[in-house]
This record gives sequence, structure tokens and C-alpha cells, in this order.
Amino acid sequence: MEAQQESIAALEAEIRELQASLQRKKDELHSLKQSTVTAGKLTNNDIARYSRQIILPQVTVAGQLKLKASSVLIVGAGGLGCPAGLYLASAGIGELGIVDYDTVEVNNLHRQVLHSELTLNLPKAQSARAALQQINSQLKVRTYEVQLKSENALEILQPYDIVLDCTDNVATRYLLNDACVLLKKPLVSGSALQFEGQLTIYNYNGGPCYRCIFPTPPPPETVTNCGDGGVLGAVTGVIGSLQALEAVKVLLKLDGTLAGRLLIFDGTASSFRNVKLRPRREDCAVCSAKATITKLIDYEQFCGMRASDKDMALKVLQSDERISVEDLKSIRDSRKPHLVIDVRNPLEFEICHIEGSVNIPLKQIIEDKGLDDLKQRTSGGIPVFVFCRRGNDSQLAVKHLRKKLEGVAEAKDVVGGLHAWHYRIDNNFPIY
Ligand SMILES: Nc1ncnc2c1ncn2[C@@H]1O[C@H](COP(=O)(O)OP(=O)(O)OP(=O)(O)O)[C@@H](O)[C@H]1O
Ligand SMILES: [Zn+2]
Repeated sequence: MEAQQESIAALEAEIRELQASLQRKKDELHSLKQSTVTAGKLTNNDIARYSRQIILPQVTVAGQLKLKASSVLIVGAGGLGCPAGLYLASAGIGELGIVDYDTVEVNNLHRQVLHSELTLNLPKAQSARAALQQINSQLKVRTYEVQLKSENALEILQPYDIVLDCTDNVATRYLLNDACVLLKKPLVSGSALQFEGQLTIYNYNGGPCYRCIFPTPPPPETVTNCGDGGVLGAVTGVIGSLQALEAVKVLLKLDGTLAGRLLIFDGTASSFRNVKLRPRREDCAVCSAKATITKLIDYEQFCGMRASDKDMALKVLQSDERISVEDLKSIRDSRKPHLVIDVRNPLEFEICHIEGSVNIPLKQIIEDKGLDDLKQRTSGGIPVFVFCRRGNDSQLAVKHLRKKLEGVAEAKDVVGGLHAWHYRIDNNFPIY
């Protein structure tokens, strides 16, 4: 029995090796065909337009032809995808694919430089295509107004030479990694948050894949996105532009790419650092000979972010421990005594807050710091209503406050937070 299993495993390994070798031959054939099909076909316009890069010894006419025959898929037309798209379109890449399922919001405009006031509320993929074709009418752009998922990823990625991960969530990072490994495509992966950015190329030139570096996903509650943590537009501009640069280097087969290295940009100190990444993991779940992932999986579940799990984690309260914005509005209108606590950080509190509310950040509540006068302020059973931006942190805060104020006063979570207040009570109250 054991001997049989060993021969099955050996045969499977041999098949994988044969498949890899077949793919290498296919790639070789593809580039040979490309070089013959495109040889000597720069138009006068191309020469005039790209002359400043054609005269670079690393590019030359041959290189420009390679770029013209290349295709790049940009996943995410946000803070990173926009600058990356700009430079790829300008460089004379033949075809760009753009995947994004979102629409342009006003809070995108400080960094997502392909979108504008004219394209607010339009699908980002459409808005990006229009902007890119304005820059370069020769460029072919294919848009995919869908969420990239296991069901569609292989089909969408298949036609492209290289993929840019310009998204903002861990599940899509694993999905793109696995799809690129299965399809044998390089993945230029960028990220930016606050004043810092990072960049590398996975699955290229014998370098590691994303799973080699991060075999298991981080706990969902430790992940911060731009919406919560903030980001400076120029920082996404730096990283997105570098993603375009790395893609061009890969397409031109130049040395010195970031495969096997991670570039870290610190915008506060204006410094770049290079960190050597660990080599490919011999037992990597997707890129090694011992791979267990041979087709795409459920990435939201893998990353522990299934909507139901997330809801469970957040639903820490019973319904009588919460209040709707409408009911809170009636209490405020009737001028019954009450206390509104806002648990966002002080910088966010400064942006906007409900009149008369008191700012006690969630961290302080969890650590039970500076809450001493709260019992006094609520004595006689003055009810406490807790706000945050969208109604998640406030639930956690209420859980703690109810223990703290037990026997003194009742604390309730305001369902939906300040967003609900804006949409259902007062449109003039700002949201962000
Ligand atoms: N699986 C996916 N399929 C398609 N597009 C995706 C996927 N995951 C993320 N994106 C897109 O990637 C882009 C990332 O952009 P960015 O990081 O600037 O954040 P944002 O979602 O636009 O803004 P914010 O985080 O501030 O609300 C977004 O436009 C988002 O729609
Ligand atoms: Zn790997």
C-alpha cells in the first residue's frame, strides 16, 4: 500500500515536471514568434513618441517592439493601479487589462490619479480606460468590471504576460499569487499605507512566491486598510510607478528586478531599503514539488474573512444592547439626559463629531484608562450611547463599558455609527 502511494506521488511529481517543461517550451515558442512577428515594425509615430526611451541601451528598437507586443493585467484601479497604468500606457505597452469592481468615490481622488470629478460614480475600470486612452490612443485596453475570484481568475489572467497586484486585501493577494503560480506568470506586488510602501516581484526568476513568504494569512483584525489607517497620495504614486518600472524590466528581460527582494519605502524619512527575501520554500503549498494547492481555493475562508465569520466576530452584542440612529435622535430631541461617547481616535474626532459627544478612544476603553469619572457622569442611570465611524468598534467598546458601568448605567451601541447618522438622520453631517 505504502509502496503504491510512493509510486503515485513519484508519477505525479514527474507529470508536474513534464508540464513545467512543456510550459517552458511554449513560452520559448511564444517569445520566438513574438520576435519574428514584430521585428522591424515600429511606425514613424512610435519612433517619434518613444524616442527618449528607445535611445536607452536597455530598451532599443527591439525592446520597444517587445513592449508593443506585450500585455499587462492591472488588478485594482485604485491608489497603486492608477499610477502604474499611467506609466505603462505611456511606455507603449500593447495591451492593458484592468480589473476592478468598484466605482469612483470622492475620497479616491486624492490618490487615484486616473479618476476625476467627471468620472465620480462611474466604474473605476471604465474611468481608468478612458483616461489611459486619452494618453495613448494606440493602447488596447480591456476592462473587467468584476471582483476577481477563484471562479474567474484563471480565465482573466491567462492572456497576459505579467500581472500587477494593485489591490488592498489579503484574500486577493493569495488568490493572485496562486493563480500566477498555476499560470506561471510573474506577479508585481505593491502595497501602501500611511507614509510607507512596499514592493516586490513574486514567482519570477526562481524567486519565492507570496506563500513562500507568508504561508499563513495574518489574523483579520490585525489588517489595516487605507480607509481606516489613511494613506498619502504621493506614497501610492511612488509605489505604483515602481510597479510599472518593474513590469517594464520584466518585459524587457532586464536584470536587477526585485525578484527575491522586498523594497521598503519610508515617505517620512524619504528612504528606500532593500530586504532580501527568503528563498522559495521547499514545502510551499503552491509553488513547490510538494504543492497541495493545485487549483484555486476559497480565499475568503482561507483568510478567515467569510462574511458570516466576520459578522459573528462583530456581533458581540444582544439587540437590547444596541440602539438605532432614529431612536437616538428621538432621545436627543426630547432632551432626556444622556451621554454620547465617540470611540474613534482624536484625529478622526476632530474631523467631525456629534454635538456634545465625548471622545474616549477604543484603546483607552479596552485598557480601562481614564474612565474614572465615567461612573460619576452617569450616576443615577444616565444612559450612554456609543458611536464610531461605521458601528464596529463601538460594539467592542460597549462590551467593555457595560462591565465597567454595571449597576450604574447602561451603555448601548449606535447601530451603523456615524455613517448611519449621515444617511438616515442628517445628510449635512460629514462622512469619510
Ligand atoms: N478581488 C478584487 N477584484 C477586483 N478589484 C479589487 C479586488 N480587490 C480589490 N480591488 C480593487 O483594488 C482597488 C484598491 O484600491 P485602494 O487600495 O486605493 O483602495 P479603495 O478601495 O479604492 O479605497 P479605500 O480603501 O480608501 O476605501 C480598489 O479599487 C478595489 O475595488
Ligand atoms: Zn511558494
